[in-house]
Amino acid sequence: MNAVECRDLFFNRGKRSVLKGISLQIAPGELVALIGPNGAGKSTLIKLLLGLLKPASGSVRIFEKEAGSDPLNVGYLPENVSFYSGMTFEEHLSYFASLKGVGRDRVEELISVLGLECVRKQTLNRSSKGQKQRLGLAQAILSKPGLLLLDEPTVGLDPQASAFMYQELHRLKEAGCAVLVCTHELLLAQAYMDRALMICGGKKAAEGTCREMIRQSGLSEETAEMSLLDIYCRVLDKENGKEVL
Ligand SMILES: Nc1ncnc2c1ncn2[C@@H]1O[C@H](COP(=O)(O)OP(=O)(O)OP(=O)(O)O)[C@@H](O)[C@H]1O
Repeated sequence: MNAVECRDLFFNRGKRSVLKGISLQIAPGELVALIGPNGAGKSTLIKLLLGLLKPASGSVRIFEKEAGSDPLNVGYLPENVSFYSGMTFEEHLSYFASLKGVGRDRVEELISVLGLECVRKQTLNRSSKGQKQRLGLAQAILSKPGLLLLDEPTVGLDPQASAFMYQELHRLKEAGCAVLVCTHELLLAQAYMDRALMICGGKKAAEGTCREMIRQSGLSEETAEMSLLDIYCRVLDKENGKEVL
């Protein structure tokens, strides 16, 4: 059973077509990067997977159920997470655990695994961006979801904190969690994710491993060792009608 099964998704904002026929499958334990230029429709796709937006046409199934019908099985870390700044890390995580019906053991496990022990009694208004992102990730995976959706989770993080975030995704992969990360950090996406879906103007521009994306996009065979960043730039040029070698 796939964690995500989207078929031919269309979504409009007023008269503007934002997603134009996106299909995507993600199996349990797969790490997929969602990439594309600003305004391509990445966050919109994530909101459709969460069931927060409904498609104009096409279908979105999460573990074979309608999107949004099983929220505890889908973790979400939004682009701009809001925290109760007067709470400590421990209070914050415990509060969300109680909302989700998650026990004390899991709170302690996440404090330990995500390296939050040293800040557990610290209030959030005295913490760094990296510490808060760890807390955001902890909140997103409190209920041990089968699918995790992250919207630009490493913006503003230093390289070590970013790498930590992606290493955590590998731990989740080993536990069978499917992960979709919307990101502009193509070096990290190439280093840590299994494959990428690139969307451009609401349409799929390329998908797969670097090699698969090169083949699908009709880029030259000589470019077989290109980085994800190179591929991204070439695919964008092609989409914009520029000549591509
Ligand atoms: N609440 C909204 N109301 C109207 N239009 C919106 C809204 N949110 C997004 N859009 C439009 O939908 C399109 C897709 O936006 P979306 O946020 O999905 O892009 P994105 O790929 O996530 O971009 P970015 O990389 O900048 O975060 C854009 O043209 C954007 O202007």
